[in-house]
Amino acid sequence: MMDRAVYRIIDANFNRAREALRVMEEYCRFAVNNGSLSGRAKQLRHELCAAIGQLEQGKLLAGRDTLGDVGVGQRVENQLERATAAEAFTAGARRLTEALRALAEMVQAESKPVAAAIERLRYQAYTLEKDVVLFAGPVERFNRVQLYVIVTSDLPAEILSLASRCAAGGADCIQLRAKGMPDERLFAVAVEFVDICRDLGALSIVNDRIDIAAAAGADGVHLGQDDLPVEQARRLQLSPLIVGKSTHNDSELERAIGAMPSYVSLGPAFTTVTKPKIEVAGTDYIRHGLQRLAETGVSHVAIGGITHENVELLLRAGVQRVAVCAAVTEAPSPADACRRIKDKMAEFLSG
Ligand SMILES: Cc1ncc(COP(=O)(O)OP(=O)(O)O)c(N)n1
Ligand SMILES: Cc1nc(C(=O)O)sc1CCOP(=O)(O)O
Ligand SMILES: [Mg+2]
Repeated sequence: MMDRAVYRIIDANFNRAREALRVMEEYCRFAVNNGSLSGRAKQLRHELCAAIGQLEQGKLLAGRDTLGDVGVGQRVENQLERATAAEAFTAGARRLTEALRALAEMVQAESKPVAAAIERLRYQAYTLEKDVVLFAGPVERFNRVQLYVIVTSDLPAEILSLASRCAAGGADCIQLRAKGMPDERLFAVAVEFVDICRDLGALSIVNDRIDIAAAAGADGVHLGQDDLPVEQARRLQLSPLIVGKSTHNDSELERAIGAMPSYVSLGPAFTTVTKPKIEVAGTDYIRHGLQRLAETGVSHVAIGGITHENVELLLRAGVQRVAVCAAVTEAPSPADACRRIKDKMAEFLSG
């Protein structure tokens, strides 16, 4: 009799875990658009089926008694009321780990190797949930950006004044790029910069320095080819951060995609006065980059020599976000310069 009850519990939790994994896989595939994360959910589902397949299938089915299940029809408040796909994913992940725990305990008496395999799957499920949440949340926030302004200066007052004026002009995201400031001063400026951006509704990104970004409470960090790798930066974050990565050619792009940043910058699109020595990658690289990124869920921003006069060329190539430095920060009115670019983008995207 006990044996039957155990198999009944195993059957119910196997179905629960499989169904939860399907929800997680669909979220990764259709909401996050990331093949590698959806592939991991699929792999977990296959491994779970293989582990349970080692038990006697006849006993599992014989144990099933849905009509006699006293739990059928019992609903707790909010069950099945998910406002977003992300909430459905999180609820699925919770159901999955609970079901795997119940499975591992019940299978123990029948087969120790199967119980051990299920325990391994439970730990993989925790890691998958973490990787999905840390990737998808920041990407979703960054995807709302259209105009990303890079404030390049080592003068604290100038940085803060430019950040306010650009945010007032409609910049959705602002980067603090101070290449020659001592750490103590950089941290103090970063704290004020983050406050200004938050008050005016813009995302705050710190260039190069994950430590300063995390300590100042910024929304993200931008990393170049010579900066800390994306994987290492993620390990140092204190809360989910937007992590950007520069790319200038196909091989940098492939490596960047492997590390799953929140966005990659594609550039330089045109000749840039801010980095006069860098080789122009051109609009063909940007077009190719956009195609390649489409199946990864990684967001993008085009960069390099962008002005209100050439932005339409990029929009025609499919660009949805642009990063601009000199055309805004060197303009007589940075706020007006932001508005001009935003208006061009709005005009194109609505037409
Ligand atoms: C949005 C964005 N894209 C590219 C860069 C350049 O980063 P990197 O190559 O590390 O060069 P520096 O800006 O650090 O000199 C960026 N900062 N922002
Ligand atoms: C800082 C930077 N990085 C680039 C890259 O392609 O990695 S282009 C660039 C300069 C962007 O400034 P502007 O809008 O003045 O051209
Ligand atoms: Mg850098």
